[in-house]
This record gives sequence, C-alpha cells and structure tokens, in this order.
Amino acid sequence: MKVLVKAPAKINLSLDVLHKRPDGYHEVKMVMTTIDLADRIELIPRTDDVIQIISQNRFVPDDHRNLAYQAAKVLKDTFGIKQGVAISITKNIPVAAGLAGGSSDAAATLRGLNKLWRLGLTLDELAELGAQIGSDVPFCVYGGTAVATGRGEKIMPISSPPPCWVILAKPSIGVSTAEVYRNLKVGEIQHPDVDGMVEAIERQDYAAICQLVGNVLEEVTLKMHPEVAHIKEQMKRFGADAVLMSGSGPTVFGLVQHDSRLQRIYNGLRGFCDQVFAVRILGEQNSLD
Ligand SMILES: C[C@@](CO)(OP(=O)(O)O)[C@H](O)COP(=O)(O)OP(=O)(O)OC[C@H]1O[C@@H](n2ccc(N)nc2=O)[C@H](O)[C@@H]1O
Ligand SMILES: Nc1ncnc2c1ncn2[C@@H]1O[C@H](COP(=O)(O)OP(=O)(O)O)[C@@H](O)[C@H]1O
Repeated sequence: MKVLVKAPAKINLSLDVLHKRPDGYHEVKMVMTTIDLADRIELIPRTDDVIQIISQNRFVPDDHRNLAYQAAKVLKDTFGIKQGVAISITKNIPVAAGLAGGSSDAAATLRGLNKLWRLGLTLDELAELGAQIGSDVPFCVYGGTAVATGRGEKIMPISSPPPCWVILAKPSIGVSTAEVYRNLKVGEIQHPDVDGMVEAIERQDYAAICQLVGNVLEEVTLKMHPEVAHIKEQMKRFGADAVLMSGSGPTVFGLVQHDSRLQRIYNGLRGFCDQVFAVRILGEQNSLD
C-alpha cells in the first residue's frame, strides 16, 4: 500500500514578535492560513529500515536535512518502527520562501505515516511530535486558519477568512529564517493588531482584514533585499486590496476578490517576476488530504 498526502503552503496574515526568549527563539503571535498551493507527498513502504527521500528539485535536500526525513525519523524512533519508507516529494511550493514548504512536507509525512504504519495518533499528538522538527510544523499538521503563539507551536484554530484570491510573487532569492530573526530589532517593533485581525476574520470583514495585515519581519527582509519592496509596490499599483510579505519572506502575497483585477495583477507581475501563482485560501481545517 502506498499513501498520498497533500502538503499545502501557508501565509501569515499577521505576524508579531513579542520578545526574544532565553532559549534563543522569539515569542510570536501570528495569524496563519493554508492556501491552495501544495506539494504532493507519496509514501511507499520499503522492505529494509531505510528512510529514502526522492525529489527532482535541486534545492531540496535528499538526506537527514530534509524535514520530511526528520518527520519519519521522529516516528520511527518514538514508536520503534522497524520498517523503512521512500518519501517522494513533488515540489510545487517555492523553497526558502516564507511559505512553510518544508514544514508542510514534514507535517504531511507525519499524517501519512500515521496511516501507513497504523499508529492511531491524534492530530494533537502528531503536532506535539512535529514541534521537535520546527516551529511551523504543528500549524501545518492541522492546516486551516489559526492563531499561533509560543515560538509558533501553540495553535488555536479560528474561522476561515472570507473567500478571496491570493496572488504570490517570489523573487529569485532565498531567505534564511534564522538570519531574519537575528536581524530583528525587538525594541523598535511597531506591533500589528493581531487581535483585531482575528476579530475581522470572525466577522468575515474582508475590508478590515485588508486594512489590518502586518508582519514585523517585513522591514528586516526588505532592508536585506530591496527587490521585495519593488514587488510590493508593483502589486499595489496593479490593484491588490492588501499586500504583505509572508513569514520571513521573500514571497509577497496580495489579496483580491474580483476575478478581473486578479488577471491584471497576475499578468503585470509575470512581466518581471519568475514565480507568480494565483490561488485560493483553503482556510478550513478539514481541507487536508
Ligand atoms: C517566520 C515563520 C513565520 O511563520 O515562517 P517562515 O518564514 O519560516 O515560513 C516562522 O516563525 C519560522 O518557523 P520555522 O521555519 O519552522 O522555524 P524553525 O525551524 O523552528 O527555526 C529556524 C530558526 O528561526 C529562528 N526562530 C524561529 C521561530 C521563532 N519563533 N523564533 C526564532 O527566533 C531561530 O533562530 C531558529 O533557529
Ligand atoms: N522538504 C523540504 N522542502 C523544502 N525545503 C526543505 C525541505 N526539507 C528541508 N528543507 C530546507 O529548509 C529550508 C527552508 O525551506 P522552506 O521550508 O521551503 O522555507 P520557509 O521556512 O521559508 O518557509 C530550505 O533552504 C531547505 O534547504
């Protein structure tokens, strides 16, 4: 039996950093939502006990550095699984882009191996194991829309935002999340209204959501890579209702409700940006697999 799992990307509609913690991580408060841009993970049993990564993407590591490998290893070690697995990753999410592609591959591997190895674990249990792999993995285990706190691993589900299009533009640079957090000046942060964003989503108030988007990491990445600011300006000029960088970047997303405007923004961006996607917000927790 082989198991197929979908690993969707996320965007951060609001991202605040409260303080730096003694363990080196930053205490965050974020609103995250899954979008309809996904990697495909295929889990194929092996007769030996090896974890094998198969990927055609040259930016994706094919060894223990791969977050999907780490997900399989955590399950094997925790539950004494003797069986191996080949993990084939069809990569659609840009790598090192602020879209949690690697974290989502890890989360999908946890969900898929839970089935393949008949472990019977709950999503809460998988999320707890996922936190050992990365801060964004627990959110990706659940998917949907949520407020994430702690270092990002404490997840409180909320309603899905009202339907809209998300246009993503990824400049041809990768960004290191650790470097962005390192360069953040915690004392100088202008905090976005995360609670206001949650209320706007609960009210299904699209205009307020567009007003309230904010990400404290944006300024840091913009300073390191001015081309991100350029993409933001272009997206605004073409008529997006809201424009923000996702996570640590460098991907910029725009929100738009009208199909005609979507086409104009998409075509405009394609002129100078290699990777442009127009997708829907998935938003609902049960939209996985
Ligand atoms: C910025 C965000 C926003 O969703 O996403 P991405 O841009 O990576 O998609 C996340 O906070 C990223 O989460 P994730 O990519 O899982 O981070 P981890 O692997 O746990 O940590 C990578 C490094 O980032 C820093 N880090 C991460 C999370 C956090 N709350 N504080 C930190 O300071 C630490 O230096 C850590 O060593
Ligand atoms: N399955 C995976 N897919 C993509 N990148 C991965 C994966 N596993 C490990 N990585 C490593 O993680 C780094 C961050 O990748 P990714 O999760 O795509 O970005 P981000 O954390 O910005 O959302 C990459 O530079 C890559 O070397």
